Amino acid sequence: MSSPVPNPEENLLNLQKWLQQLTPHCEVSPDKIKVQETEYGGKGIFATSLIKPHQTLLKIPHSYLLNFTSIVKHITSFNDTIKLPSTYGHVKVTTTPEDDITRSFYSKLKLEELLALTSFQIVAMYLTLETERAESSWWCPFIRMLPDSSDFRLSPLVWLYEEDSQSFDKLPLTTKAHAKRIYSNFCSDLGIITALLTKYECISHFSKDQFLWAWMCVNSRCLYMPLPQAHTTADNFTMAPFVDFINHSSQQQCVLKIDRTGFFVMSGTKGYEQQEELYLSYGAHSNEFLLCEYAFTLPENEWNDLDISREILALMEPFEIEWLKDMGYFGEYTISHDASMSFRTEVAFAVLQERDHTSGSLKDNKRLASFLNGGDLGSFYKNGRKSRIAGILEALKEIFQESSVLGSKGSNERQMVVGKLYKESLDIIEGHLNDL
Ligand SMILES: C[S@@+](CC[C@H](N)C(=O)[O-])C[C@H]1O[C@@H](n2cnc3c(N)ncnc32)[C@H](O)[C@@H]1O
Repeated sequence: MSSPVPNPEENLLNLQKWLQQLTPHCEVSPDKIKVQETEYGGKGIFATSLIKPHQTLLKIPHSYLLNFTSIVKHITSFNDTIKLPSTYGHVKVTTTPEDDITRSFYSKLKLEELLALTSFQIVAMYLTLETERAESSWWCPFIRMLPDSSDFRLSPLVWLYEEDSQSFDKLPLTTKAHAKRIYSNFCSDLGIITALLTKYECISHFSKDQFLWAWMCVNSRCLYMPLPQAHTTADNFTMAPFVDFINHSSQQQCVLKIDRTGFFVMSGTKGYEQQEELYLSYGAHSNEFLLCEYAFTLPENEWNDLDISREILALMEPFEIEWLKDMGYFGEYTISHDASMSFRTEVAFAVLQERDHTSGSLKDNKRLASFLNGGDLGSFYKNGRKSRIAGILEALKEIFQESSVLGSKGSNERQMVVGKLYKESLDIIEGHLNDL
């Protein structure tokens, strides 16, 4: 996988200069924030002085946001026959004079073809092609600050792509299932973009490795933003220069705001001390999720959970599964970090407990119906499920203990992260067993 050229300091200065090119320009407060290398690797944004709560720290106008709208505007600017509606008026386009095969591709694309793509497909395709154009691309200063492909080395999607089955096969089953889902989305996007480029004879300039890099950049740096071109809610996102330097924490966070003029970052309710790192919450995500989607894990994560759907469903009779499906409680049975379990999991155990009182049907079971409706049966079902949950957790503990040695001394980086996932699951299991 190739990726943008190094020289970090120069690239950062170029980005800052570029952000001032258009009017209205970006507003980055150097007296409040700066980009700096973090202790745990990669860049982050830090406070240069004391920051009070509710202060505007960054403003990025729409023309600097890379998303469905701005890309359609840029690509169609090479095709004189396309007239865009006024919904694109807030995005300014500056074109560079160089002629190349990519520009010729852009000039042939029909508006319907662009609008039929998903946000993910159009942004990953555009980023791939513009990276290839290097300095000919107006977006070059932004692209040069994107992460190197090696920053995604811990992503299980990359392990699949590289056919590193040695690492991939050792992952917990639920992590493998998550990574395979994302990989299948990636392959489907790759297929659609390859077909489009082949149709217009631009495929010689397209690298699959570069598309993977672009796809991972989009996946790990996109920010929610409603867009008029969206077919589904998944299309509502943008990439935002500078904002995308903010790392994740579920603790104290910045606040994002979007209006007609652009994308804003503000300090939250607490403000920041000088030299403190600013964070955003990417969501209430477990380490398994963060690894699959963002290629990193947190040292401590209160959102870690353990999915025991497979183990619970293996104990179910077909009529019980049918009932769970009918009631909307089929699957996603998790137990969490703080020794609690989700209500879905409680319902699944309650179904198993009712087995002795049913004759092949749960339709007329009043106690279960009352439990679903909020009836006070928590302690009744809690006592009744103890031996079943202990059986499941003891069996998992044995399997996980064997796999957690992967994270021991002398393991490579990928094995270390696999071992960490197993250790965290073991902690959850121990917490629950102690609580029984
Ligand atoms: C939106 S970017 C944040 C900026 C990024 N650190 C950089 O150098 O450009 C998201 C990526 O940053 C890294 N990251 C974010 N939060 C992190 C954290 N709390 N610990 C370690 N890495 C983190 C992950 O590689 C993730 O894919």
